[in-house]
Amino acid sequence: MRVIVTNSYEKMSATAARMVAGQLYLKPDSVLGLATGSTPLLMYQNLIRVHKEIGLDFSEVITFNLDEYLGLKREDCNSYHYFMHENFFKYINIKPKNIYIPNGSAEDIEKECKRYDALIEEKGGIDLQVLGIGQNAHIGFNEPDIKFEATTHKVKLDEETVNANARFFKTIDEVPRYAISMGIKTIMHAKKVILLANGENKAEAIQKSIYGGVRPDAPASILQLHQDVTVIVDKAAASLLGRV
Ligand SMILES: O=P(O)(O)OC[C@H]1O[C@](O)(CO)[C@@H](O)[C@@H]1O
Repeated sequence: MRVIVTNSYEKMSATAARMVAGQLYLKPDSVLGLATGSTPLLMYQNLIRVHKEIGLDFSEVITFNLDEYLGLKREDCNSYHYFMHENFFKYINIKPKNIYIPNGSAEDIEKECKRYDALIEEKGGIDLQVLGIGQNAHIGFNEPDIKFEATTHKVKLDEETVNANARFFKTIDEVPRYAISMGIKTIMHAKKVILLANGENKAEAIQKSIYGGVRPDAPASILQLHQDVTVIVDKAAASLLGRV
Protein backbone atom coordinates (compact mmCIF):
# COMPACT_ATOMS: atom_id res chain seq x y z
CA MET A 1 0.00 0.00 0.00
CA ARG A 2 1.43 3.36 -1.02
CA VAL A 3 0.13 6.42 0.79
CA ILE A 4 0.44 9.84 -0.84
CA VAL A 5 -0.37 12.75 1.44
CA THR A 6 -1.10 15.92 -0.50
CA ASN A 7 -1.56 19.47 0.74
CA SER A 8 -5.10 19.97 -0.46
CA TYR A 9 -8.19 18.49 -2.10
CA GLU A 10 -7.00 20.13 -5.35
CA LYS A 11 -3.63 18.35 -5.19
CA MET A 12 -5.26 15.05 -4.23
CA SER A 13 -7.58 15.32 -7.23
CA ALA A 14 -4.80 16.29 -9.64
CA THR A 15 -2.63 13.38 -8.45
CA ALA A 16 -5.50 10.92 -8.94
CA ALA A 17 -6.34 12.32 -12.37
CA ARG A 18 -2.69 11.94 -13.43
CA MET A 19 -2.77 8.28 -12.40
CA VAL A 20 -5.96 7.64 -14.36
CA ALA A 21 -4.61 9.50 -17.39
CA GLY A 22 -1.36 7.52 -17.15
CA GLN A 23 -3.33 4.29 -17.13
CA LEU A 24 -5.25 5.31 -20.27
CA TYR A 25 -2.06 6.41 -22.01
CA LEU A 26 -0.54 2.95 -21.45
CA LYS A 27 -3.78 1.05 -22.13
CA PRO A 28 -6.35 3.06 -24.09
CA ASP A 29 -8.96 0.30 -23.79
CA SER A 30 -8.67 0.12 -20.01
CA VAL A 31 -11.57 -1.03 -17.88
CA LEU A 32 -12.03 1.60 -15.17
CA GLY A 33 -13.97 1.10 -11.95
CA LEU A 34 -15.52 4.42 -10.96
CA ALA A 35 -16.93 5.98 -7.80
CA THR A 36 -19.51 8.65 -7.08
CA GLY A 37 -19.76 11.02 -4.12
CA SER A 38 -18.12 14.38 -3.51
CA THR A 39 -14.60 13.02 -3.27
CA PRO A 40 -13.86 12.19 -6.93
CA LEU A 41 -15.67 15.22 -8.39
CA LEU A 42 -12.57 17.34 -8.93
CA MET A 43 -10.65 14.35 -10.26
CA TYR A 44 -13.38 14.02 -12.92
CA GLN A 45 -13.09 17.73 -13.69
CA ASN A 46 -9.33 17.36 -14.12
CA LEU A 47 -9.83 14.43 -16.49
CA ILE A 48 -12.39 16.43 -18.51
CA ARG A 49 -9.87 19.27 -18.79
CA VAL A 50 -7.11 16.91 -19.95
CA HIS A 51 -9.56 15.41 -22.46
CA LYS A 52 -10.42 18.87 -23.82
CA GLU A 53 -6.94 20.37 -23.73
CA ILE A 54 -4.72 17.52 -24.86
CA GLY A 55 -7.18 14.99 -26.17
CA LEU A 56 -7.08 12.30 -23.49
CA ASP A 57 -9.03 9.64 -25.35
CA PHE A 58 -11.88 7.71 -23.77
CA SER A 59 -13.20 6.20 -26.99
CA GLU A 60 -12.08 2.68 -26.10
CA VAL A 61 -12.47 2.96 -22.33
CA ILE A 62 -14.98 0.77 -20.52
CA THR A 63 -16.33 1.85 -17.13
CA PHE A 64 -18.08 0.03 -14.31
CA ASN A 65 -19.51 2.01 -11.44
CA LEU A 66 -19.30 0.71 -7.93
CA ASP A 67 -22.86 1.15 -6.88
CA GLU A 68 -26.36 2.52 -7.38
CA TYR A 69 -29.29 3.29 -5.12
CA LEU A 70 -32.14 0.86 -5.20
CA GLY A 71 -35.46 2.18 -6.42
CA LEU A 72 -34.25 5.35 -8.12
CA LYS A 73 -34.84 5.68 -11.86
CA ARG A 74 -31.78 6.43 -13.99
CA GLU A 75 -33.09 9.91 -14.72
CA ASP A 76 -33.61 10.74 -11.03
CA CYS A 77 -31.19 13.56 -10.19
CA ASN A 78 -29.99 11.58 -7.15
CA SER A 79 -29.24 8.38 -9.02
CA TYR A 80 -25.61 7.53 -9.64
CA HIS A 81 -26.47 7.17 -13.35
CA TYR A 82 -27.42 10.82 -13.34
CA PHE A 83 -24.38 11.80 -11.28
CA MET A 84 -21.95 10.11 -13.63
CA HIS A 85 -23.49 11.54 -16.77
CA GLU A 86 -23.77 15.06 -15.38
CA ASN A 87 -20.34 15.16 -13.81
CA PHE A 88 -18.23 13.18 -16.21
CA PHE A 89 -19.56 11.14 -19.12
CA LYS A 90 -21.31 13.91 -21.01
CA TYR A 91 -18.04 15.85 -21.28
CA ILE A 92 -15.81 13.08 -22.66
CA ASN A 93 -15.82 10.88 -25.75
CA ILE A 94 -16.76 7.64 -24.00
CA LYS A 95 -19.13 5.41 -25.98
CA PRO A 96 -22.48 4.96 -24.17
CA LYS A 97 -22.29 1.21 -24.81
CA ASN A 98 -19.10 1.09 -22.76
CA ILE A 99 -20.68 2.58 -19.63
CA TYR A 100 -21.93 0.13 -17.01
CA ILE A 101 -23.74 1.10 -13.82
CA PRO A 102 -25.90 -1.30 -11.77
CA ASN A 103 -29.58 -0.93 -12.56
CA GLY A 104 -31.19 0.07 -9.28
CA SER A 105 -34.68 -0.24 -10.68
CA ALA A 106 -34.26 -3.77 -12.05
CA GLU A 107 -37.19 -6.02 -11.26
CA ASP A 108 -35.03 -8.91 -10.16
CA ILE A 109 -32.16 -7.46 -8.12
CA GLU A 110 -30.41 -10.77 -7.58
CA LYS A 111 -30.37 -11.37 -11.32
CA GLU A 112 -29.09 -7.83 -11.91
CA CYS A 113 -26.22 -8.42 -9.45
CA LYS A 114 -25.22 -11.64 -11.21
CA ARG A 115 -25.48 -9.95 -14.61
CA TYR A 116 -23.20 -7.14 -13.41
CA ASP A 117 -20.51 -9.51 -12.13
CA ALA A 118 -20.68 -11.54 -15.33
CA LEU A 119 -20.23 -8.38 -17.42
CA ILE A 120 -17.16 -7.31 -15.46
CA GLU A 121 -15.66 -10.74 -16.03
CA GLU A 122 -16.60 -10.72 -19.70
CA LYS A 123 -14.77 -7.40 -20.18
CA GLY A 124 -11.63 -8.88 -18.66
CA GLY A 125 -11.92 -7.45 -15.13
CA ILE A 126 -11.13 -3.99 -13.85
CA ASP A 127 -7.71 -2.53 -14.67
CA LEU A 128 -7.92 0.47 -12.36
CA GLN A 129 -10.50 0.95 -9.63
CA VAL A 130 -11.08 4.41 -8.15
CA LEU A 131 -12.57 4.37 -4.65
CA GLY A 132 -13.83 6.93 -2.21
CA ILE A 133 -14.41 5.97 1.41
CA GLY A 134 -17.35 6.46 3.74
CA GLN A 135 -16.95 7.91 7.22
CA ASN A 136 -17.56 4.38 8.46
CA ALA A 137 -14.79 3.09 6.13
CA HIS A 138 -17.18 1.65 3.57
CA ILE A 139 -15.99 1.18 0.01
CA GLY A 140 -18.62 1.09 -2.70
CA PHE A 141 -21.60 0.54 -0.43
CA ASN A 142 -19.94 -2.33 1.43
CA GLU A 143 -20.94 -1.33 4.93
CA PRO A 144 -19.13 -2.43 8.11
CA ASP A 145 -20.21 -5.99 8.85
CA ILE A 146 -19.10 -9.18 10.49
CA LYS A 147 -18.03 -10.59 7.13
CA PHE A 148 -16.95 -9.31 3.72
CA GLU A 149 -19.59 -9.68 0.95
CA ALA A 150 -17.80 -11.09 -2.05
CA THR A 151 -19.77 -10.26 -5.15
CA THR A 152 -22.24 -7.62 -6.33
CA HIS A 153 -25.15 -7.63 -3.90
CA LYS A 154 -28.07 -5.77 -2.37
CA VAL A 155 -27.06 -3.68 0.65
CA LYS A 156 -28.99 -2.13 3.48
CA LEU A 157 -27.35 1.23 4.08
CA ASP A 158 -26.12 2.10 7.56
CA GLU A 159 -27.77 4.99 9.33
CA GLU A 160 -24.43 6.82 9.25
CA THR A 161 -24.34 6.49 5.45
CA VAL A 162 -27.96 7.60 5.09
CA ASN A 163 -27.18 10.65 7.25
CA ALA A 164 -24.00 11.44 5.34
CA ASN A 165 -25.77 11.23 1.98
CA ALA A 166 -28.83 13.18 3.12
CA ARG A 167 -27.06 16.38 2.03
CA PHE A 168 -27.86 15.51 -1.59
CA PHE A 169 -31.61 15.09 -0.95
CA LYS A 170 -34.36 17.54 0.05
CA THR A 171 -35.25 15.55 3.16
CA ILE A 172 -33.63 12.57 4.89
CA ASP A 173 -36.77 10.51 4.19
CA GLU A 174 -35.99 10.66 0.49
CA VAL A 175 -32.59 8.95 0.91
CA PRO A 176 -32.89 5.36 -0.33
CA ARG A 177 -32.23 2.79 2.39
CA TYR A 178 -30.96 0.13 0.00
CA ALA A 179 -28.43 -0.01 -2.82
CA ILE A 180 -26.63 -2.39 -5.14
CA SER A 181 -22.89 -2.52 -4.62
CA MET A 182 -19.96 -4.31 -6.14
CA GLY A 183 -18.64 -6.73 -3.56
CA ILE A 184 -15.28 -6.79 -1.86
CA LYS A 185 -13.97 -9.62 -4.02
CA THR A 186 -14.85 -7.76 -7.20
CA ILE A 187 -13.01 -4.69 -5.92
CA MET A 188 -10.04 -6.79 -4.78
CA HIS A 189 -9.82 -8.36 -8.24
CA ALA A 190 -9.03 -4.98 -9.81
CA LYS A 191 -5.44 -4.92 -10.99
CA LYS A 192 -4.80 -1.50 -9.44
CA VAL A 193 -6.73 0.49 -6.87
CA ILE A 194 -6.67 4.19 -5.98
CA LEU A 195 -8.40 5.14 -2.73
CA LEU A 196 -9.18 8.83 -2.32
CA ALA A 197 -10.11 10.72 0.83
CA ASN A 198 -10.19 14.32 1.86
CA GLY A 199 -11.34 16.20 4.91
CA GLU A 200 -11.13 15.65 8.63
CA ASN A 201 -14.36 13.60 8.65
CA LYS A 202 -12.48 10.85 6.77
CA ALA A 203 -9.40 10.81 9.04
CA GLU A 204 -10.64 8.05 11.33
CA ALA A 205 -11.78 5.87 8.42
CA ILE A 206 -8.38 6.26 6.78
CA GLN A 207 -6.54 5.45 10.00
CA LYS A 208 -8.64 2.34 10.61
CA SER A 209 -8.19 1.19 7.03
CA ILE A 210 -4.42 1.52 6.91
CA TYR A 211 -3.57 0.37 10.42
CA GLY A 212 -5.02 -2.20 12.76
CA GLY A 213 -5.29 -5.20 10.49
CA VAL A 214 -7.98 -6.40 8.14
CA ARG A 215 -11.45 -6.37 9.66
CA PRO A 216 -14.93 -6.48 8.12
CA ASP A 217 -16.09 -3.71 10.43
CA ALA A 218 -13.72 -1.43 8.48
CA PRO A 219 -14.36 -2.66 4.92
CA ALA A 220 -11.57 -0.56 3.33
CA SER A 221 -9.01 -2.37 5.52
CA ILE A 222 -9.23 -5.31 3.09
CA LEU A 223 -7.12 -3.19 0.74
CA GLN A 224 -4.12 -3.97 2.96
CA LEU A 225 -4.15 -7.36 1.22
CA HIS A 226 -4.15 -5.93 -2.30
CA GLN A 227 -0.82 -5.82 -4.09
CA ASP A 228 -1.26 -2.48 -5.88
CA VAL A 229 -3.13 0.12 -3.87
CA THR A 230 -2.38 3.83 -3.79
CA VAL A 231 -4.11 5.83 -1.09
CA ILE A 232 -4.21 9.52 -1.99
CA VAL A 233 -5.33 11.81 0.81
CA ASP A 234 -5.22 15.45 1.76
CA LYS A 235 -3.60 16.57 5.00
CA ALA A 236 -6.87 16.59 6.91
CA ALA A 237 -7.73 12.99 6.01
CA ALA A 238 -4.15 12.00 6.91
CA SER A 239 -4.25 13.79 10.24
CA LEU A 240 -4.56 10.62 12.37
CA LEU A 241 -1.99 8.56 10.49
CA GLY A 242 0.81 9.51 12.85
CA ARG A 243 -1.11 8.09 15.82
CA VAL A 244 -1.71 4.37 15.87
O1 LIG B 1 -17.16 11.06 -1.41
P1 LIG B 1 -18.25 11.05 -0.42
O2 LIG B 1 -19.42 11.89 -0.87
O3 LIG B 1 -17.78 11.41 0.94
O4 LIG B 1 -18.81 9.58 -0.34
C1 LIG B 1 -18.05 8.51 0.15
C2 LIG B 1 -18.35 7.22 -0.54
O5 LIG B 1 -19.69 6.82 -0.38
C3 LIG B 1 -20.27 6.50 -1.61
O6 LIG B 1 -21.08 7.57 -1.99
C4 LIG B 1 -21.06 5.22 -1.55
O7 LIG B 1 -20.65 4.35 -2.45
C5 LIG B 1 -19.11 6.33 -2.53
O8 LIG B 1 -19.47 6.51 -3.84
C6 LIG B 1 -18.14 7.29 -2.00
O9 LIG B 1 -16.89 6.88 -2.34
